[in-house]
Amino acid sequence: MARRFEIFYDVVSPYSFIGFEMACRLRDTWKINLLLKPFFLGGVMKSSGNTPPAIQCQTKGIYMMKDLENLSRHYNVPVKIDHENFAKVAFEKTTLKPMRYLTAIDMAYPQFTEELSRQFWISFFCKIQDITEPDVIRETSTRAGLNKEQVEKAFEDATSSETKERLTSLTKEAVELGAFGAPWFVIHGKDGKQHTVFGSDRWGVIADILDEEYPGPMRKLSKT
Ligand SMILES: N[C@@H](CCC(=O)N[C@@H](CS)C(=O)NCC(=O)O)C(=O)O
Repeated sequence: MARRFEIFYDVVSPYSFIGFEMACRLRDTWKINLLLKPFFLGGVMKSSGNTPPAIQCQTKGIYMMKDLENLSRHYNVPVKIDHENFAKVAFEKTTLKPMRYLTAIDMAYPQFTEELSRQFWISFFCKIQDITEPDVIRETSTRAGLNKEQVEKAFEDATSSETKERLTSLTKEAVELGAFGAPWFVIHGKDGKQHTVFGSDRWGVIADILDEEYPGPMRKLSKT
């Protein structure tokens, strides 16, 4: 049976985009049962008492821009940060709306969770769009293959208590597992134990946990 391999992520997080794409690329190679767990990073930061590094330390923020440029090239995952749009979405508006919408889709049409997540990141980090805006969410959903009826249902579902509770519950689940940031991986290792890993840059360590070989960044881009 394929080993459970969970990724907790928020579409606000560029490092999660890289971690998500890598996990998708490695899914067949490592024969893992990849479980996508969209959570709310703002809630994780608050509960764990963490502060976004770029806010905590300006020098770190400047470094992260260069780091993401290098990682984007290394993994061939298209990440471009526009400071103004990023600050507006991440810190002023937050990704609560898009994450509730993604959760609603995950509950009603889970077959679209993967592609919708990817398309949210593309809207945010390639097209430099405000992913909290309904029209952007509609356009992003269309690119992910959702039809009008599914989209309108998800907008409605996104405000329901079931959807809100589900997002809160996945966020809590991650916090209880020790999460303080994203991406957050929960891996069922070769030793039969559960391991947690933070970050999109720990593939050698994850390979050891699974007792597999890390094949490198496998730069082929997933469907975009
Ligand atoms: N080295 C990690 C960094 C990941 C990272 O900085 N993630 C951000 C969200 S985009 C975060 O959760 N930061 C919290 C922290 O660094 O404490 C990687 O390459 O993935």
